[in-house]
Amino acid sequence: MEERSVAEAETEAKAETGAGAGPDVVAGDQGGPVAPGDLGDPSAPVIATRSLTKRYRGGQLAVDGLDLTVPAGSIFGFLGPNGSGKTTTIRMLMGLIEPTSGTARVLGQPMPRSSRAVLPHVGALIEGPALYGFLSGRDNLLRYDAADPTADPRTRRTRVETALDRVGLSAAAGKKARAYSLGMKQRLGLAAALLQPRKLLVLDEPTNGLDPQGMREIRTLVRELASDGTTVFLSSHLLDEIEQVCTHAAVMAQGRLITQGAVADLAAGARGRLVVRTPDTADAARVLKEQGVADVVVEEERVTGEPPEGELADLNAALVVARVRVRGFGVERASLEDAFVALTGEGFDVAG
Ligand SMILES: Nc1ncnc2c1ncn2[C@@H]1O[C@H](COP(=O)(O)OP(=O)(O)OP(=O)(O)O)[C@@H](O)[C@H]1O
Repeated sequence: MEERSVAEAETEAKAETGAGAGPDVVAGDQGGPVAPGDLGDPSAPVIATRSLTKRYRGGQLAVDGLDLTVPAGSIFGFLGPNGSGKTTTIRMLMGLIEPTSGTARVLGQPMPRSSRAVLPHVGALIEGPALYGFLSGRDNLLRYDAADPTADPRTRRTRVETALDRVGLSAAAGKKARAYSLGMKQRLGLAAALLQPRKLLVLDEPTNGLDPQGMREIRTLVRELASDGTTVFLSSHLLDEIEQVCTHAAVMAQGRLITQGAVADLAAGARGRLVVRTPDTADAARVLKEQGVADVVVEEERVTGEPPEGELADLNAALVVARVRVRGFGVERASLEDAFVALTGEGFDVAG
């Protein structure tokens, strides 16, 4: 992580978490004041966009007619290959850039118009945390908290220690941030986002660049953060990660929404794979093809294909009649990856 100037980091930090975003009460939709603790119905979607569209000046259509609904209390995975429009969407949701057309509501309020009322309730970690490498982890948080005019200085130390504890950095809090691993820097960024109670956490590729251990730690942390009811919206280009941690997901490709919903439903929408475990793979593949099974693939000691419409037992009987030694036979649950392939006709094969 490069070190940035104090002024630069402060500007970014404010943009990232809403710290220092000014008074909490602003004119709402109907022109009346909106109290910060009462941003809409608690069961209403935390994020809702309608036909949200961004065309950059160069003409690039980065987000195209997006209708996104993020339920309260969900861990929502915003999934898509690099360049599919995830960061652009997040920047519009956070009021950092204006949409070309369409609307975005966060915590029931229109963005970017209500940024000042909404952002204090949103903790965000976008494109890596802005940290001062020459300060310790603890001092980074103290400074960060001090930049928030709504934060009571008398309770600052307690807030910082609680945040450090929540992300598991208490023991390393005295070390300079420049000596932190990437995973520790991400956790410190999360701690900064957690100094105040938040209704929504927005994390842009929180595990990007981390090793498997670091990724596991962040995933565990995300689950913990969500367990008290905080909605977590996280972007990722890793299907696997979304399946492991998210309750809901939206899939983007080339600026467009392909699908969204509960992860279990998305995967259930795709048909599973027929799997035959056998040492006689060539014979098994031949029999499956004869029986009309499509997309037969031979792997080591197993043959897979599309599940047939008809009776599975008949297929098993045909294998037995052909003297194929069957060790295992069944339909494996579809994954989100299967769903993605079924929806787009392409593999989810992305760079990075
Ligand atoms: N400031 C900009 N000006 C012009 N085009 C841009 C700008 N920012 C992004 N784009 C383009 O918009 C498209 C969507 O980019 P975006 O960064 O939102 O995608 P992403 O899904 O977040 O990908 P990544 O994970 O690589 O950041 C890409 O084609 C990108 O090149």
